[in-house]
Amino acid sequence: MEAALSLEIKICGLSTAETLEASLGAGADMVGMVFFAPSPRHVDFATAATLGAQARGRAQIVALTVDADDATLAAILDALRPDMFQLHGHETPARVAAIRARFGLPVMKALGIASAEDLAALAAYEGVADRLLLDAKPPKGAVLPGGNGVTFDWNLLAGLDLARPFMLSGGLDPENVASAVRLIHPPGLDVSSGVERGPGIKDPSRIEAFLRAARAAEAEGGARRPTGDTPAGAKPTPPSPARETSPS
Ligand SMILES: O=C(O)c1ccccc1N[C@@H]1O[C@H](COP(=O)(O)O)[C@@H](O)[C@H]1O
Repeated sequence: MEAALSLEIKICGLSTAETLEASLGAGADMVGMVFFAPSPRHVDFATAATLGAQARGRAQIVALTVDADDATLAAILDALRPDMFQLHGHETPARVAAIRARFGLPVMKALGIASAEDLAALAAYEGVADRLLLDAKPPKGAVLPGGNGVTFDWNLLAGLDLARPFMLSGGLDPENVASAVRLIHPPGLDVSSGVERGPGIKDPSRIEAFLRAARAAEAEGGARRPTGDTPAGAKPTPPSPARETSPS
């Protein structure tokens, strides 16, 4: 019997019905909508409501925010009705815990990785976030804290043992994703600009190519899902207490 495939793949920054449909049709597990005005992927509330209705029940819907206040999060919740918040700013562990408690949704905290020292920051978030998203740090002077299409040294993650599931992101694309899966065996992947034909313009053929390449690498034995994962659409489970990570 074939082993069940479990690599979770998120296509982020979707802003049109056509590219959302391409992602859902190609088997994305999560679809992300960006609520950050400086981003070329930013969606207004009306568009978010329409896209949310299209995706509901077919994939987990993720609302990406950057240092958003409670009023903004409440408005996003109303419009999109997401399954999860992705916090991609400078949210502290206390702020992550407060958002999770107030809104009753799982939260995924994005953290920039550039060196082994950055892995030390993960411990503080393991106890409060349902998932971690390990992204490249933005280049100097970048307007966006993510979605810049830059990778980091994946070797830094070798041997990483986290209490919560993580998604690998930053500069992934259809050409390099198989290498990432084979090297890191991540439980999840997140991609945005690598499946675009221009800033903010998703390309259905690149979305499909990304999912195909990632799934093929997974089928070769390149991905795993740790225990403690939050199943699709599930209520958030209390994250386990923070514990030390071993970066080596
Ligand atoms: O995509 C954006 O516009 C964005 C804006 C603000 C914060 C994060 C954003 N995207 C996230 O960044 C990473 C990496 O993106 P890329 O694949 O390197 O383009 C990804 O997690 C997106 O969700």
